[in-house]
Amino acid sequence: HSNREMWFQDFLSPNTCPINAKANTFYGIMFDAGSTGTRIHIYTFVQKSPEVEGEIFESVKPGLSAYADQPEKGAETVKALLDMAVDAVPPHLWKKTPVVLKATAGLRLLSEEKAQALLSEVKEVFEESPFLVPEDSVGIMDGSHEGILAWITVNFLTGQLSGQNQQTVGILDLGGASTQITFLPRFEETLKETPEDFLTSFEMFNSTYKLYTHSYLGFGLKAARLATLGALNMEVVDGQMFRSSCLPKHLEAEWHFGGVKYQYGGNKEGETGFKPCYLEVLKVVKGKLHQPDEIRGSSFYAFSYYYDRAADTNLIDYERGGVLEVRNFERKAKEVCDNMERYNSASPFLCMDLTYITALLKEGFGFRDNTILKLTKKVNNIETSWTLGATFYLLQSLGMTY
Ligand SMILES: Nc1ncnc2c1ncn2[C@@H]1O[C@H](COP(=O)(O)OP(=O)(O)O)[C@@H](O)[C@H]1O
Ligand SMILES: [Ca+2]
Repeated sequence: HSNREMWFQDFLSPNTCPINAKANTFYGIMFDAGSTGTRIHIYTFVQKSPEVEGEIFESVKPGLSAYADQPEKGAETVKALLDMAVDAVPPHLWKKTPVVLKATAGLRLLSEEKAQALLSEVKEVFEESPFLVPEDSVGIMDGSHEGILAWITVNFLTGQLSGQNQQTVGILDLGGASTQITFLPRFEETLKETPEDFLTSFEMFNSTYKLYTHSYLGFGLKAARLATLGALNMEVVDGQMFRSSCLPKHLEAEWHFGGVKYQYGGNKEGETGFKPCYLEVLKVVKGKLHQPDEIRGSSFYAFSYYYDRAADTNLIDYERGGVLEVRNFERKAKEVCDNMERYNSASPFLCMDLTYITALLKEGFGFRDNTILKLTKKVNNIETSWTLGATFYLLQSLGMTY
């Protein structure tokens, strides 16, 4: 678009405004470049306060990191999603609508050079689009921000960040390559016992929150599979086989993650089932995570793979989510691992995944068997993702909200 065309669009805006778009409507576009997929969130806001009116969400698989050696092809997947935004946002608002992409653990695990090549191709796609491209619009997000922004999203959507009597909730996010825990400590003890780099002050909506947050790189569900198989951070030799008691006995297959091919299989001769599997998985988590006392008795919102695996095994409804106790994951892990032949229609990793989730919650974070987990994908029809918090942060930095 030439400047001239843009000028005309501005001039004509009252006429080109779609009937259902109110005069005080504005938009924000946030890309989540996750390790397993790339997602676009197109948010509509109605007031500067701000109030979220709606969201358009779409995603593609695999994630950008799978294009480590073809950065242009990776950027094309972003372009395809951005074209949706061109259709969704009224033309007269294009150049007032910021677009940002933040990558998470998948790109953190790539070499600096490969990650930068992908990001600069994406930046080009943004610059060729009609949208507002702020400084630092494309980059790798800090792990601590991932948790904080998801915490902002959930507590904003559940109404905890406005008014008095704020009773915020903690959040657990289990991605493909990393996992996050974030909560607002209530006890002085917690602040004293916590390493300084687990505490971050964050300003949002005219309040400052001192949050406990940490992102554990390599502890996402898929990275944990590799760790359990003993294949994480290994130079994989062609034909090398990784075996585990968490997999069906006679399984032999291959798997691509982060651009590497892995061959894996069951313990053909040895043991299989929950007990040996739990011992294997325990090696991955035991003693590796900080355990704040305070969380044992509180309830948490959990999403991403916590949600997916609970829904896969009918612990919760796929659409509506549900409320679980930590012990429900353990019970289901036992049921699946001790009857692996019966579950062979679903993912061969189901036993390993459920066992890892159980071990991560109990031995990793130190939750109790009866700690309550609320599993939700959406609140008020908006995705419970860090992307909404990130969009608020963006709008705030651009002076578009109060
Ligand atoms: N907006 C979303 N809606 C639903 N599920 C999501 C969304 N974003 C991420 N997920 C879930 O997150 C998990 C994958 O995490 P991902 O974001 O790809 O990895 P990482 O956070 O480690 O980079 C999957 O369970 C996927 O379904
Ligand atoms: Ca994620």
